[in-house]
Amino acid sequence: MVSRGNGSRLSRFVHSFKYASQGFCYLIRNEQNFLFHLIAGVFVLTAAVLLGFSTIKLTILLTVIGVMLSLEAINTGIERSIDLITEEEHPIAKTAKDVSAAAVFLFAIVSVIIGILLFFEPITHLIQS
Ligand SMILES: Nc1ncnc2c1ncn2[C@@H]1O[C@H](COP(=O)(O)OP(=O)(O)OP(=O)(O)O)[C@@H](O)[C@H]1O
Repeated sequence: MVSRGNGSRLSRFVHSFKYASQGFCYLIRNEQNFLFHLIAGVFVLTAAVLLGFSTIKLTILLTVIGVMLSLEAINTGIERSIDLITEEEHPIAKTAKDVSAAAVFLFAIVSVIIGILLFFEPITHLIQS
């Protein structure tokens, strides 16, 4: 069992930061989808900076990337929790995993639409110039 550190507020804050970092490392090492979205996010953000996006457009982009990665992380947490509860095939386990995956899928579609809206004009402008 891992010690959860029940000292001062500062020590609890440091511990929660440490556990969150461990979760982040787990996602990078074990979840291909998370790694893909992280790399895609860095790529898209770099492209946006190079295209001279305004602060408001960069803020929208950062929010979309942050929410996408957070949803991936929550989805993995739900999947692992269900695996802990049952290793058997169960219709409710299936529904829980499918619905959790649907949340990621829905936001992925929204992200692509927002991406098109943000990048369409600067890219057509770049092609025409
Ligand atoms: N215990 C279960 N009972 C019934 N169906 C399940 C169960 N576990 C998984 N499934 C079905 O298999 C699908 C894939 O589940 P799985 O746990 O392999 O997730 P995944 O999407 O492959 O993600 P990861 O690769 O991160 O594990 C689920 O969406 C669900 O439909």
